[in-house]
Amino acid sequence: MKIAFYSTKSYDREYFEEYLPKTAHKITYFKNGLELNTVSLAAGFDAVCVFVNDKITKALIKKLHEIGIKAIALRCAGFNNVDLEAAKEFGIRVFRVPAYSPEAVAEHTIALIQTLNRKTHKAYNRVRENNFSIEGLTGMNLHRKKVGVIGTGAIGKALCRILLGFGCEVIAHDPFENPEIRAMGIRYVDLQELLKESDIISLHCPLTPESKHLINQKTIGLMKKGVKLINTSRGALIDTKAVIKGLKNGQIGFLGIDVYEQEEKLFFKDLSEMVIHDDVIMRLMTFPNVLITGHQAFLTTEALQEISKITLDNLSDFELGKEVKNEVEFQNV
Ligand SMILES: NC(=O)c1ccc[n+]([C@@H]2O[C@H](COP(=O)([O-])OP(=O)(O)OC[C@H]3O[C@@H](n4cnc5c(N)ncnc54)[C@H](O)[C@@H]3O)[C@@H](O)[C@H]2O)c1
Repeated sequence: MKIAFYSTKSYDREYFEEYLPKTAHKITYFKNGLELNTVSLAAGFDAVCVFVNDKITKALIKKLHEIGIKAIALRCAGFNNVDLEAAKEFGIRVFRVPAYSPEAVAEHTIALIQTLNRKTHKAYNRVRENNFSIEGLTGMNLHRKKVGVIGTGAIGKALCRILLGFGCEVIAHDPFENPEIRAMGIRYVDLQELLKESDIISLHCPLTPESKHLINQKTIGLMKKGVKLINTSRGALIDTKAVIKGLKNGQIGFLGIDVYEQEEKLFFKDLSEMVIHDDVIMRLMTFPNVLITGHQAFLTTEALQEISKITLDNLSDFELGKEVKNEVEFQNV
């Protein structure tokens, strides 16, 4: 298939080029994201390949259909950025990479928790300035802390395994309970109980109309004073303004995020010479107990190898008329 590859970064190209010779596909890489003013680049191609912040709206899907695009290959797990109803209407198939490396995201979650907890980011800067004082760097043991995991799919499960290794007591919430999680000795509880009991809460559910702003002023109010909050899932699971209030009044002890509701205007770009107009993220960045990474939880060698393989295999199966097991369909949502 001829694939128009949007939002290309050097690491995408490196790993897709590695797997490409094992397929019959041809890729043309574009740095641009897929939007109405770049969609014409895909004329003459069979499929587009896009990432998390390419917003695939109905208007865009109509244009893709008009220029003959048959498939949208998401090189990510989440698919909240695609209007699946419109894709169905215009007969464009949508594929994704459901679980390329759950460990990559779970391990980054631990990196966020432990950086904020043990303040290694501050220690790094201090020591570089010959400041060997450890005042103000006190953390807590993870051992015996209660961690609430919201969403126990592939990533949530990988995180549960790691947390048990630290000696944490893990509780979980998911509308679909997984017997494997229970077999690990983890208790499923309702959302309220998880919010009330957890010392640390980590989000691993997809963004859907139901889960949007799952963390809001009301749910933050139910949490323990000083709760530690981590989101490596999707930005809009959190009402950021409510979280800022919680950080200001000490209800939230620390916040680690790899995703942000308005991230598509910021993330994956070098804006170091620009004035940032998003006052919400700028406020977040002023807190000493907030750590933001720019949607890099997936970024490991192993994950990138899997992403390129599964994305291209999805398109191979589609081209050969086989069932594509990683298809996302409107009625399944
Ligand atoms: N930061 C990153 O780099 C990165 C990378 C990959 C995935 N993600 C995000 O992580 C999310 C989880 O990925 P996954 O592979 O574990 O997905 P998954 O589909 O394997 O698991 C998601 C789980 O969430 C549960 N769920 C759905 N709605 C829920 C709700 N309202 N409350 C609690 N649980 C709910 C589902 O039942 C399922 O068990 C993805 O949706 C994606 O948004 C982020």
